[in-house]
Amino acid sequence: MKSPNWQTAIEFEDITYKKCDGVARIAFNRPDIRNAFRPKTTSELYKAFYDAQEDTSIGVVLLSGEGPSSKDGKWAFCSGGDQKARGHQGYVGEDGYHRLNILEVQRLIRFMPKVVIAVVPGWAVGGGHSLHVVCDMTLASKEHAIFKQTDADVTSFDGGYGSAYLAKMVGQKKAREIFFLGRNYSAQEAFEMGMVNAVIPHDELEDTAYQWAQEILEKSPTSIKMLKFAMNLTDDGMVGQQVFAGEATRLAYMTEEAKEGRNAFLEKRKPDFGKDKWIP
Ligand SMILES: CC(C)(COP(=O)(O)OP(=O)(O)OC[C@H]1O[C@@H](n2cnc3c(N)ncnc32)[C@H](O)[C@@H]1OP(=O)(O)O)[C@@H](O)C(=O)NCCC(=O)NCCSC(=O)c1cc(O)c2ccccc2c1O
Repeated sequence: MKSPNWQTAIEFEDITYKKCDGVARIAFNRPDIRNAFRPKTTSELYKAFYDAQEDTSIGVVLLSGEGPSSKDGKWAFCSGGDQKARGHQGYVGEDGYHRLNILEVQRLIRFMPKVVIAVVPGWAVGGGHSLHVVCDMTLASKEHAIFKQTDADVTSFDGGYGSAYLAKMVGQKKAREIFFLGRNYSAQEAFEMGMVNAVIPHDELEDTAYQWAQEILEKSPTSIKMLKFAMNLTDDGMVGQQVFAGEATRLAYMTEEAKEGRNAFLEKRKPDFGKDKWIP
């Protein structure tokens, strides 16, 4: 299996952001507190995801967590919102504002025209659990991944993708169990529920994720993008329709018909779309 030669794309404090051969890797980098996120972390995440979205050489993004913890050697994907940064209206950033801006990151993952794979080396908890749910696919460490929803312990509730979309994935009864009881689930249990794509030996997790990314990169970019948006559409309402239709518009722009429409306007004449163009 080919190991990637990652190159740092942008230096951040709370995350790492690297690229290699069409793949971007974004990882939480606060392993001593199980990769909990504060507003600074989420704004860095947003910048990295946005950069990956805009980079035309990137087709797949891996989202993971650095580790292990220097304190106890444990691994984490993400343990959700940093409870020490939590104020009375949200998570408090350096500017003093209270935010729930992880939801903006969720939307970017959901709507970006690229495949996002959660690579879970350890704990995926609370808002960290919701992040793996919103990613297109999840690969989990056989030995160390643990999935857990603590939202109901800390008076928080992701009522969007984290819960309602999870229920579409694992079924209503199981999703309610996950949230109402807040138990720990192993990678294997999460796989059997349908919220993990593959359980991978820990030492092979990163290389396997990179390999999956390389396989995806061999496919047609337009097909992958349209398939992602098609699968999102029914759950995302009018926004899902807007995102899918936006890409349909782009495809239409690339036709001779569209060029004639634009040219006719610019040349101040009636467009001639030709005959026999009403394909059945
Ligand atoms: C993740 C754990 C289950 C791990 O347990 P373990 O026993 O392995 O480790 P410790 O508990 O000893 O933790 C080690 C160390 O890390 C610190 N830490 C862990 N998680 C956090 C955290 N989330 N915030 C701050 N610090 C954390 C812990 O204090 C220890 O530090 P020491 O200094 O003592 O060494 C377990 O740690 C755990 O349950 N963590 C909390 C999980 C949690 O409740 N997360 C928040 C859920 S709510 C949320 O994430 C959320 C965020 C949003 O922005 C939303 C926005 C909109 C809607 C919903 C949102 C939402 O739900």
